[in-house]
Amino acid sequence: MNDMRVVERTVSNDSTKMKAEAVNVHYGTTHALKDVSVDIRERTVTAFIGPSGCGKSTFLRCLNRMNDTVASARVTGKITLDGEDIYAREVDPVQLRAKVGMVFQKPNPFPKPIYDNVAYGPRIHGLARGKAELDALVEASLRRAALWDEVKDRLDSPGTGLSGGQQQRLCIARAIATSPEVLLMDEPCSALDPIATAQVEELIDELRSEFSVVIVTHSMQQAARVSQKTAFFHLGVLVEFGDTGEIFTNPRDPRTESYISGRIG
Ligand SMILES: Nc1ncnc2c1ncn2[C@@H]1O[C@H](COP(=O)(O)OP(=O)(O)OP(=O)(O)O)[C@@H](O)[C@H]1O
Repeated sequence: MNDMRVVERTVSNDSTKMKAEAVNVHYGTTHALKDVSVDIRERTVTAFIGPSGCGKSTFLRCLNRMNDTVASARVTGKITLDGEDIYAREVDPVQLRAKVGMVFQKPNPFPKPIYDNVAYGPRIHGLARGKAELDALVEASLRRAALWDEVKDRLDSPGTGLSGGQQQRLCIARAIATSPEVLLMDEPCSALDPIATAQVEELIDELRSEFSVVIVTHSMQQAARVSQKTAFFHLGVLVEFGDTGEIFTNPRDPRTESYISGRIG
């Protein structure tokens, strides 16, 4: 039984979910991201690490076209999701973001009841027929975000009244309620205390059985704990990409070695 699971996991991890080829981003005259090519695999946690300003968040935002909302940003190159070009003219960015969800650094629940925070996406995308189906979807999403037991008796209370860690798990529930295929997380624990961080990290590991997760983190310990693949960025360049264990124990590039040993950053 266990052997079969291992085989199944290996196969799924080998398939590419998103592929970026020669991606460049300019903000006005600033060349923030230079020729980045990388494969994001199915059911794998990929960590983006690197010193401040190296382009991690910029690249993360390319993966669900969040940079479309930045007037000065110009993105070139190609990014595909299951082989489909996400920048193709016919792709609706709102639909794309339902498939490639995002969780931000600072928990940002809507100033609405907990229930409505989670029901928001399914409502706008018409994912539930009727109240009973929506109730079930809200419950399932809160359960998957490991928050249901803490909020089930106060679904009508505002999401903004929860603790920071609970708010972040609510934002994760909101993101997974539209059944995304990829979940992007931009330093999701940086505003959380160690206990809440541990809960979110545990959750990330569970989400990996269903989604590809891409996480930007400043914490190398966190990257080592939660990810299977790591990409190291420096000055807008993807310096090294590989198995997390290899990157941390046997980096090929001296810049990666300097960063993980604390000499740059
Ligand atoms: N909206 C923007 N307008 C102009 N320049 C920007 C914008 N966003 C990012 N940049 C610039 O692009 C470069 C990459 O920034 P980005 O935020 O992607 O780096 P990062 O690695 O995520 O940094 P941090 O770890 O500090 O969040 C930086 O030089 C930054 O100043």
